[in-house]
Amino acid sequence: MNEIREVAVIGLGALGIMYGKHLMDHGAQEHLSIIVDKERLERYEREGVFCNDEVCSFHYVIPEKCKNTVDLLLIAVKFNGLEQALKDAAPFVDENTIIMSLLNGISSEEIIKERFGSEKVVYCVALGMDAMKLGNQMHYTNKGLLAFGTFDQYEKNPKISAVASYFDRMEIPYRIDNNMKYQLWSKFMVNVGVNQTTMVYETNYAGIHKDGEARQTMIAAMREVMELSKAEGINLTDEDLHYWLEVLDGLDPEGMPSMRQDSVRGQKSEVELFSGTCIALGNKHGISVPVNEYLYQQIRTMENNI
Ligand SMILES: NC(=O)C1=CN([C@@H]2O[C@H](COP(=O)(O)OP(=O)(O)OC[C@H]3O[C@@H](n4cnc5c(N)ncnc54)[C@H](OP(=O)(O)O)[C@@H]3O)[C@@H](O)[C@H]2O)C=CC1
Ligand SMILES: CC(C)(CO)C(=O)C(=O)O
Repeated sequence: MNEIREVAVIGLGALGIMYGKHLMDHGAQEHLSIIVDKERLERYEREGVFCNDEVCSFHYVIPEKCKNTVDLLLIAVKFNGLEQALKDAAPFVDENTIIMSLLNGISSEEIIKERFGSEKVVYCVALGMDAMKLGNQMHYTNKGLLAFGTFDQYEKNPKISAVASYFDRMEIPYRIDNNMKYQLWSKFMVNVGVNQTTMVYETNYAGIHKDGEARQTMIAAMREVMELSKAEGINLTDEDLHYWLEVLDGLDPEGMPSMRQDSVRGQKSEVELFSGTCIALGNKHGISVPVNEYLYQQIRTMENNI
């Protein structure tokens, strides 16, 4: 496995800016390309892109002008933008490219595998960051980490060590985890709960810290994921639920999950990734998910005019 040198990011939002700026500050320079379409290119150059009030000098590349493929592609778009992003990123992918999806949920990797081949995908979960983007300004205080690895602890995958060695060089916080199916589901459980509930109850973390309808709805939605996980052989338990409640209780009350940020910005949310997936899995396994059905309906209604 060759050393990773050429890297591209598609999706210059909260996570894309955070990792893009980090890589630039750690010497990636001309080896980092930000994939954009023409409209975004013009907008980003006109308005600038800022990370914690510092201007970012990214090297933008449009798909039509792609000259080289990359060793590592980081996908950091929202779920609604995934299909187009995969089309735009295609010229940058060759048979050796490693692809990591920073998207929440349990669906993006399967979609990417179908598009580019399963051997290219390294499973990844973005954990613990508090990145928030408004307009062209992104702020964060906690960088969190990327957990990545395989589904199977016995699988030997040289791509994992190539990514780890690149992240070491670039000082990107990470953890290798070879039970990634569990990691993806565990994070899915918290997102289904907190992302959807803060959106529907139009609140920040303060709204789910106090006991009341919003917090109870969040927990009930997470419990439905726990039931689905059993049918899928993952077996999330009360311990996982309480782990996440503790994490959530420690978050800045003024902060908000990415889905609530979408709603504040008047953008379509990732509802299909969360309750949309729960409803589909509920149908598949004959498990009822009334709280997720309620959240799905509420969110769809809120998004009617977008
Ligand atoms: N924010 C967070 O703290 C966390 C987010 N996540 C997950 O990570 C994923 C990304 O989230 P986040 O960074 O918040 O998302 P954002 O909405 O902040 O950013 C997504 C960016 O993708 C850009 N984009 C969309 N389509 C394309 C395309 N075809 N080409 C180039 N750029 C494109 C958009 O550009 P433009 O703005 O110009 O339209 C937007 O800036 C989501 O799945 C989220 O759930 C996971 C953990 C934490
Ligand atoms: C866990 C949480 C809520 C914050 O990082 C997240 O993943 C998000 O905002 O989408």
